[in-house]
Amino acid sequence: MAEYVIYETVAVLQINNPPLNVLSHHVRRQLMSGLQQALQDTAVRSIVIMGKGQIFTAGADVKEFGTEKALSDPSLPTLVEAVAASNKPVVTAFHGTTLGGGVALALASHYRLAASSVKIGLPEVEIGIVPTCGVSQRLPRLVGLQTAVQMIVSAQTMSAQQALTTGLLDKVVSGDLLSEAVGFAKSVEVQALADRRVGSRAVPGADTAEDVLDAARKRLVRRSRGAIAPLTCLQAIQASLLPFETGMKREAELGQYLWTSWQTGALRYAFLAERTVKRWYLPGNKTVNYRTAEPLVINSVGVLGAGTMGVGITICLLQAGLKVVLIEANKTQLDKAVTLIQRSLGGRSHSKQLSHQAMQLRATTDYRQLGEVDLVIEAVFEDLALKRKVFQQLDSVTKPQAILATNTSGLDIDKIASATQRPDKVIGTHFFSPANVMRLLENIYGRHTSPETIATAMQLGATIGKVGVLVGNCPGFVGNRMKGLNFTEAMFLLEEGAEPQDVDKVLEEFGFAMGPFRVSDLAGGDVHWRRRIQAGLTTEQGPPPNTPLLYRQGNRYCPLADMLCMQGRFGQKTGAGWYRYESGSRAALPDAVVHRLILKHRQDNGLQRRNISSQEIVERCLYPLINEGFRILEEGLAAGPQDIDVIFLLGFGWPRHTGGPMYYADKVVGLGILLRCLEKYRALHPRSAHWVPSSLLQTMATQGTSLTAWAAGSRL
Ligand SMILES: CC/C=C\CC(=O)SCCNC(=O)CCNC(=O)[C@H](O)C(C)(C)COP(=O)(O)OP(=O)(O)OC[C@H]1O[C@@H](n2cnc3c(N)ncnc32)[C@H](O)[C@@H]1OP(=O)(O)O
Repeated sequence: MAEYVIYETVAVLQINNPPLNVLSHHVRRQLMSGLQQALQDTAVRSIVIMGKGQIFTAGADVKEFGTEKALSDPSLPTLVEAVAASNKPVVTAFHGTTLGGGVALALASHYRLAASSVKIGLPEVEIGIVPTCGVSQRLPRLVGLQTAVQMIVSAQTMSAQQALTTGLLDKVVSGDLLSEAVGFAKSVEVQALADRRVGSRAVPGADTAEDVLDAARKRLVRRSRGAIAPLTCLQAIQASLLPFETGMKREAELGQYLWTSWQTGALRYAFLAERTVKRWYLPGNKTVNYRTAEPLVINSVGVLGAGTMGVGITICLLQAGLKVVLIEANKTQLDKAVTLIQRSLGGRSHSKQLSHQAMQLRATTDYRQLGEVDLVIEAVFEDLALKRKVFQQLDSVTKPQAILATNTSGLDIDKIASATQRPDKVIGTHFFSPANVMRLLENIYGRHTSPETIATAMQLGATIGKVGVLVGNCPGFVGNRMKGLNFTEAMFLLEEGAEPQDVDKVLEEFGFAMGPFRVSDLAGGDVHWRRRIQAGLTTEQGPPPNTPLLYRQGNRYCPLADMLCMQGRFGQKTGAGWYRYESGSRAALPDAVVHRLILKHRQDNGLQRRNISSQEIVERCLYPLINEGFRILEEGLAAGPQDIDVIFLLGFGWPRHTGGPMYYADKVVGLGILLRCLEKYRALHPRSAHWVPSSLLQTMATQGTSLTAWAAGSRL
């Protein structure tokens, strides 16, 4: 609700809708009625709008979007325009965080005040909408085009000081916000309002407007990769150069265009899915969940292994204020790691705080130093025998109640746990590289993992600023199990006529930051080659004896990646992989050597080259992965499609504007079309088991059930 209090001649309207003061329908109604009351009351000469609690407001109520409430009177635009039309001065005073609709209210007000710690932002583009309610028209008039573009299109927040410098704020206050705002309101009661109405001003620097907009457009065309919101927002900003009323009409049209686009739905889904997965439960036993399981308190963490992953994990633990004991048998490697960690922690602006964080690190070669830690994250080489040996040692040196986590990207958690006397305290915590940057933490429970251990790993993820997704134990878990099929099909496309750059280009146009071959070169082809060798699919010298070149373990197999690795072409780190790299450069250049290798492979094996359409590339690379997602749901390895989608959005660069693989299948492709497509490719490629449609998909497609509706019904 919104509260109405009078301080002499000042009416204060305070939003009170905990926890985030979102501008839900009941809040808007009360704000509107407070505004009208203040306008009618002759004793009131000025009005202050502020928020109670932790923040001013997180903006419009995203959960109301798509429901009748979003449009019910007063809608947010109606409320904002009522503020703008006020004939008594309105002062908006914000604290904490002020987002979206909150900024709209402020821009429509005559004055803006903020506490010095405030963060101001326009996250609309991230949920695929235009900042309407006059934001795209008033903001450029107040702060200029350059800053408006920066705020609206980047969705980055601004500090109070920056907002003051750009002219967004009139004053930053350090004392009590309420009394400062009331005092300020009184001081402006006699001032004329005409100049204070942002809508009546001209955009400053209009002579350089086209240059600013052109540069922004060029940047966005390069970066948007199929997402329509950023460029549409830019068009709305451009309309601020028109007379205000015309610009407002254009803003509304563009707002409507995005509002009704499927991408908005996908982005809103992604926003909510990231929050939904925090409410975890075991798919096979919903009584074990985030409400029933208590996490252990974790103050200190051991990290075992100071390679790339160990270093990244250590950095994010230290950044979260935890004590870390980093163990590495190789002293040179350990020293190198410490330098990297200290540099990373000290390299930021809040150096005092961060040097304190760096001091929480103890780096040693001695395992016994792990005796007092609450939890250990093992990050040694991806080898089952090695990990089992390490877990045996950890079991003997750590205190009995310590949790033992493994940062494996796909090995069997139960096999690792069985090397210890405490399988209930063993869990997989799969970080993604670079571990201090990527927001995903895939947590894998084994057969014996206790609810308390799961709750602790999920809590640890939140503590270090990651989104934890809980999944069951299977080879590759959820992410790598699904992702592997994408690469498999990408290679088959090479056998049938495509070049690596063709496949990458199509998937980059679809929205991925990098296509599968560029990703492989970045990650290092040898990583997966070792895995294929371990799985008995190939050897360092070529196919295992008596094995056909194009079939392994009953399935179609493409040996091209193995051939590259046998030539020492592991990707960027060796200067050559699917592409070639000139020294010191990361630019992937098509390579005639690879072209000839593919050509010869086709000729040697009687493979006919044909033209492959972009649509086929998308279907062949993405649909098997999605089909595997349905299998994962069927097998109860993920609680719902949101969990799978979040894994792909945060761990694999899946384009956010499509919502993630499962949302994309359900809402964009359509389950019926997906099923028919899988059946078509299954008939064409009978030796690839991944084209066999999952029975869950078959049932849903035949019954016309929506996956998202099905998931919403089953979610805790
Ligand atoms: C017509 C167009 C007009 C106006 C434009 C807008 O205002 S659009 C909305 C713009 N605002 C946003 O996009 C809000 C984004 N929210 C955030 O960035 C974070 O939630 C925030 C405010 C920084 C707080 O982060 P924190 O980590 O503290 O909390 P968390 O994100 O987990 O959220 C807690 C619960 O609040 C729900 N929530 C957050 N924002 C909104 C919102 N705007 N509307 C509705 N609900 C919101 C969030 O989903 C969490 O609830 P849960 O039940 O756990 O899902």
